[in-house]
Amino acid sequence: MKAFFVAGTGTDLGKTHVGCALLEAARARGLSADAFKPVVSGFDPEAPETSDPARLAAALGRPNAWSEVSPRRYRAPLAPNLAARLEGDVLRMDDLVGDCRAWLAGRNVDLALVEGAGGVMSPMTDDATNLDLMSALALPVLLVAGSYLGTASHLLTALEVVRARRLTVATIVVSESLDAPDLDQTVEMLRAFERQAPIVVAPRKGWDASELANVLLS
Ligand SMILES: Nc1ncnc2c1ncn2[C@@H]1O[C@H](COP(=O)(O)OP(=O)(O)OP(=O)(O)O)[C@@H](O)[C@H]1O
Ligand SMILES: C[C@H](N)[C@H](N)CCCCCC(=O)O
Ligand SMILES: [Mg+2]
Repeated sequence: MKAFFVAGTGTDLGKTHVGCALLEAARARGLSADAFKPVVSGFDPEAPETSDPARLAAALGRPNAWSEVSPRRYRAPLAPNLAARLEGDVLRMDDLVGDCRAWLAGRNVDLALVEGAGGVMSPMTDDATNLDLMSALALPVLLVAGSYLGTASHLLTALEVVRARRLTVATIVVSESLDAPDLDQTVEMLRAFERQAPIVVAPRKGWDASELANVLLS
């Protein structure tokens, strides 16, 4: 089994988009796959279909499996700890780590993805961030960045802190943002500063994850 933690340099940049495309590409080449998002905020129980867990479940070919993909679901579109508090819950990192470790131990698939919530240093609990969860799991990281003006600092900062925890960045995906500068020019700039991990580019139109699957799965 190949397992990756799908992290972002921020929120709303393409973690789920890229994760779903990778799951579909893996399945298209006959591989088995599964996905887990330990906590989701901004989840509308009356309209689950647009949520991260529903999108991941659909990419797995199991559209009704969203509650298994994300067992902890909160309504408010806020950091998970804040969204949970509004519903009377207190999230604890030990519990989130335990959920992920149990889920990983129970997987018998070729590809397993764990998606965080927000960006690398986004809080997941009142005293711990995505990075703390990533450190505990020690999975290779699939790091998703946008292509907006400012992404270079966000990406290079994320790379610094992830590597400072001795985590491996398996691949970086630059997922094209809306209203962003020229994509090729942005990626060329990023490649001048990041020489270790491969950088895969995900344009908004006509992208499938076959190149990403080749990099990660072959
Ligand atoms: N390369 C892309 N092409 C087309 N749409 C994209 C691309 N990247 C992101 N999007 C769109 O941008 C929106 C945000 O992406 P996504 O939901 O994957 O973000 P996220 O990083 O998973 O956010 P969160 O932190 O909430 O989990 C979605 O509507 C997604 O479809
Ligand atoms: C609701 C949103 N789409 C994400 N799921 C949560 C983003 C939390 C961001 C916290 C922060 O970094 O300020
Ligand atoms: Mg997401």
